[in-house]
Amino acid sequence: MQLAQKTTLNSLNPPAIAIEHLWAGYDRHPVLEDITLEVNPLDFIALNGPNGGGKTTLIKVLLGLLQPMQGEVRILGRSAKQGRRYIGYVPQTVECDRDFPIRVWDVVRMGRLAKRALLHPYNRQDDRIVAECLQQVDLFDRRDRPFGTLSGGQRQRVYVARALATQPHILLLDEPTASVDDGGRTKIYHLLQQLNQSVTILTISHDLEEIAPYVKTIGYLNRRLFYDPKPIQDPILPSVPDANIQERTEP
Ligand SMILES: Nc1ncnc2c1ncn2[C@@H]1O[C@H](COP(=O)(O)OP(=O)(O)OP(=O)(O)O)[C@@H](O)[C@H]1O
Repeated sequence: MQLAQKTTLNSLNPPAIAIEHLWAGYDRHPVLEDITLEVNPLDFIALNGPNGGGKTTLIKVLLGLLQPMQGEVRILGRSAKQGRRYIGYVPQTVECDRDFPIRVWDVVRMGRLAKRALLHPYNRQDDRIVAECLQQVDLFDRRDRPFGTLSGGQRQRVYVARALATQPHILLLDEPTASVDDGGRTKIYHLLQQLNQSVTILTISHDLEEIAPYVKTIGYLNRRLFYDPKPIQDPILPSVPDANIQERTEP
């Protein structure tokens, strides 16, 4: 009886992200080994790890772009493919053509594309949501500026606004502050902290010491995941096992 009740409650309130014994990789070589992680609503988790540790691979699995070799991933109780629509994704900064004639407004409005039937025009509701998202990232007054004329930090905030325009339950960010200057980084951390009042956040970060004061929990990913779900008391980083001494194992 108790078990049945628990099952019902869990299916009504599933974790934002549930990863169980996940193995994933390429050409049958695992890059992620036995990852288990539960991300609960309104968590704010930063994941750090060395180059090639598997951070982007984990994001690909969460977005349903890479099939697990073993294990399971659920997004709000659904498969990764079905849960994809609940995730607002902010990719790692890619160099864009700074002369490409696209306005800030149009970049953010792209976030509405998935909500439109093919070839259907944007409507007033889209415009209202785009305006709200630009206000949230404090760039509404730059809405008509060519995207390429913004600073690195401002461009990154535009990408956050584009992700918000999908009206996500979960924000997934891949190194949102890479190639952003000090002031720009602080502004992004503050922004994420504010957004975390209503959205669950999982972010990859190279600047773990810098982001630690803003997030609730941190983890370290190097093929395996080292994660302490207890909230950080002070921003001193936990010691992590020496990643290089781990043995490689096949699933
Ligand atoms: N499409 C692919 N095909 C084969 N191997 C890949 C592919 N993508 C990534 N890898 C390999 O998987 C491993 C993990 O890569 P991944 O990009 O997930 O690491 P990362 O932690 O995001 O690294 P970085 O911090 O440098 O972005 C690396 O050894 C990489 O070479």
